[in-house]
Amino acid sequence: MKLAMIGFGQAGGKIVDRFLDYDDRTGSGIVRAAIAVNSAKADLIGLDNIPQENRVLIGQARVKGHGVGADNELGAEVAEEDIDEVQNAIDSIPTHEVDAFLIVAGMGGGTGSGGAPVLAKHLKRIYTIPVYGLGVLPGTDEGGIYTLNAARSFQTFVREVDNLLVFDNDSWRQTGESMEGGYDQINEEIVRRFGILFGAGEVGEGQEVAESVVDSSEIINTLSGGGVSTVGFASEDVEVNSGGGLLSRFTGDTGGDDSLDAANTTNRITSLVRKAALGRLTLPCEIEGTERALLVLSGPSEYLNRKGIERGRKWLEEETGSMEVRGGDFPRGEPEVAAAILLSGVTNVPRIKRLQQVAIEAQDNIDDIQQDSSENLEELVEDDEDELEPLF
Ligand SMILES: Nc1nc2c(ncn2[C@@H]2O[C@H](COP(=O)(O)OP(=O)(O)OP(=O)(O)O)[C@@H](O)[C@H]2O)c(=O)[nH]1
Repeated sequence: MKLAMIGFGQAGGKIVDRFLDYDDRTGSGIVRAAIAVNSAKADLIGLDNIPQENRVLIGQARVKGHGVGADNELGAEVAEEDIDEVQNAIDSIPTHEVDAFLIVAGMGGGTGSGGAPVLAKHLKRIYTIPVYGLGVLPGTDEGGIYTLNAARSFQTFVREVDNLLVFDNDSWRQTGESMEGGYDQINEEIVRRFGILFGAGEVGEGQEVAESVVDSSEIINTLSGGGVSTVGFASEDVEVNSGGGLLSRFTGDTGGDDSLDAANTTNRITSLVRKAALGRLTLPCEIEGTERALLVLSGPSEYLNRKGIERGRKWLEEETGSMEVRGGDFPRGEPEVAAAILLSGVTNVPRIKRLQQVAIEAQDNIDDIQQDSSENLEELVEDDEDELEPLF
């Protein structure tokens, strides 16, 4: 699947930058275009791979290149004011070669959290291809303002995009390690998981064609219907057998005891699928009740078989209760077999429930403050009237 990626804010820019690096390393070819948008000049300068001409500084008239300082309302305002600057950069993308937009942003800060939903709304008005979001939730130890920003922005972002893929920093923090120290690893985890999912079906020159291909339309269909998505992943190191290839998969010629090898391959796949779905998800949740799912099995072709994927798919249907579970393989020359599972339209997500609660409480507080201040105002007016009375 070919994506036009737009990294909004610092986290968004760094993750898109890392996707370009992943593309380079693996030859995946998923990033057709990469743009970074920020209100802080220093964050744009710090990027390594996104071309200079695709780095867009917004809000210069308001914040002079210094960022919006976690004020996501200001982030939304500067995005709206300078949306033409962002559009100019997007105009240079051959959008007819792109299957979807992916807007990546940290939900806890100001620029990305405020601006990403504004951009999503703008793109959906102009283009017919899907607009997806990849939203990063802040760690709960980052402080109230980050949680509040995320609570507010999350609701708007889900509404504006065709599907919101979520990564929760909080559940990926290494114990005893600061977030800053852990971002490198976290970002690698993000690009690996989403890279395999979006990379399935992108066959480069000289690469093998999958036995049961996952093409862009299957990814789009899994994401259609909106809502929130999470991704599970599990992998196992294997040896790459240079003698095995596409042919060996059809003939069953894997150089050893054929029936045993086929059974091993199937068992390895089914256990990887279970580990991926029941292990750490990008956004932890109950998988039961998931609306749609997509299973991608990647690895050297001699380690992939249709039977294993079929079994994995059936198991996922039972566990999620969904009748819409798609699956396929993604042959790659890497010395590992990996299962990546996209769970789309998840409903039972404790973290989101907590965020919604925060948003409701914040709204109640705002209402109380407004109520108080209007009562104060009335009292003031009354006081003023009392004071003014003797004059007339
Ligand atoms: N996964 C990941 N999360 C990050 C990274 N950098 C920052 N974050 C998260 O993103 C949130 C802050 O968003 P940023 O992107 O830094 O902020 P911004 O959008 O640039 O907004 P301002 O700095 O307020 O103008 C924090 O809550 C962090 O949890 C990163 O490299 N990777």
